[in-house]
Amino acid sequence: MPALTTVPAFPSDVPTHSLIVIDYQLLQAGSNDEMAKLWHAATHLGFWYLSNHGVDREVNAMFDVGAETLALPLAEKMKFEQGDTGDSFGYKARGTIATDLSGTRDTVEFLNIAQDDAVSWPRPIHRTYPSTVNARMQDAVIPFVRKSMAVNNTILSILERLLGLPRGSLANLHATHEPCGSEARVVKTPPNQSTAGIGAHTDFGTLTFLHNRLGGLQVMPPGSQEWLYVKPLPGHAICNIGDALSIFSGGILRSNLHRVMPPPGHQSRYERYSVAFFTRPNNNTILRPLTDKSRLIADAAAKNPREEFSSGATAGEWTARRIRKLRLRNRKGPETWYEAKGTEHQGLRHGPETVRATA
Ligand SMILES: O=C(O)CCC(=O)C(=O)O
Ligand SMILES: [Fe+2]
Repeated sequence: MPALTTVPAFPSDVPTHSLIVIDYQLLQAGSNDEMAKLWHAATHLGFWYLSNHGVDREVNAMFDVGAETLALPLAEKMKFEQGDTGDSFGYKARGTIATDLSGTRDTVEFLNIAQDDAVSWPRPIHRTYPSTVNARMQDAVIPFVRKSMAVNNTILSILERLLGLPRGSLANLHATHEPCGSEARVVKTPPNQSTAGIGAHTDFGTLTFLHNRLGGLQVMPPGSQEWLYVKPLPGHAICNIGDALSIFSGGILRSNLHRVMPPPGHQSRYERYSVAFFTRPNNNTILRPLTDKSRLIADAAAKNPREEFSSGATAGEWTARRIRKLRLRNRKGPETWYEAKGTEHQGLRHGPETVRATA
C-alpha cells in the first residue's frame, strides 16, 4: 500500500520554490489576513499550500484505490482507456501523450474518475470504471470527491468576492446538475525514470487540489526560465489555479506552468503516486473574461487583452482539444504540441515551455 511505504526524505540540495501556506480553517472562519494571503498567491504564482483542509483520511483512501486499480493487468485497464478523441475520464496508459515539442512519450499512467459519475453513483453519467473503483466508490471515492468539491467551492467563493463578482456567479458556472469535466485523478510514475512524467502544462479547468508524498512536481515561476521543485509537506495540499479561472478573471488569477519530473535524489528509486481533484466548469460554459460582471475584471481584460481569452471555446471543448492534441496518436508534428496549449499560449513558439521542454 503506498500509504505505508517509507521513502527517503526530499533532498535538501535541489532547487525548490516555496509556496505560501494558507490555512483552510482560517479561510473558512473569514480571516482577512488569510484571504489576503490567498489573493497574493492566486495572483502571483497561482500555486499555494493548503493546511488544515481536513481531507487527509479521504486522500489516503484514494491513494489506495489508485494503487489497487493501477496494479490491475494492463489488458483489464485498457478496457477503460480514455481513447484519442479528447475524453478525460477513465484510464490513461503510459506513453500515450507527448511531453514536449519533439513528442517524447510520457512515463505516467493515470486513473480519472468523473465527479458527475461519483455524485450520481450507481447511475453512470459519463462512463463506467474498473471493479476496484466500483468496490471503493461508497467508502473512498465519493467521500473524497465530495470533500474536495467542498474545499474547492469554498476557495472559489472567496476568489469570486475578491474579484468583485456578484455572489454565486462562479458557482453558477459549476452547477452540479449540468455535466462538467471535474474529476478525481491518481497518477503513477514508475521508479528510475529519466524523462518527464507529465510535460510542461497549465491545468485546463478552474482549481486543482493536489496531494503529493514524493517530489517530482516542478513549477516555472513567472518571468523565469528555471524549473523548481515543489517540496511535498505532510498534511498540506498543493492548490493551483487552472486556465478556466484565469480566463474568467481576465488574467488576474494566474494559471502557472508546471510539470512532473522523476522524484529528486534517492526518492527517484520509488514508485510515485499523486492524487488530485480538478474542479472544471460545466461543459457548455464559454471561457471568456467576466467583464460584464466585475469592474476589476473589465479593467484587467482591457489592459491586457490576450488571444486565448477570446477563443470562444466552451470549457468542454477547451479540455477536449488540449487532451486530444497531446495524444501521440493524433500527433502530426511539432505543430500539434502548440495546438495543445492553453493560457501558456502567450509567447507561442518563443515561450519558455517550448524552449525548455526538450531538456
Ligand atoms: O503529480 C503531480 O504532482 C501533478 C500532476 C499534474 O500536474 C496534473 O495531473 O495535471
Ligand atoms: Fe497539472
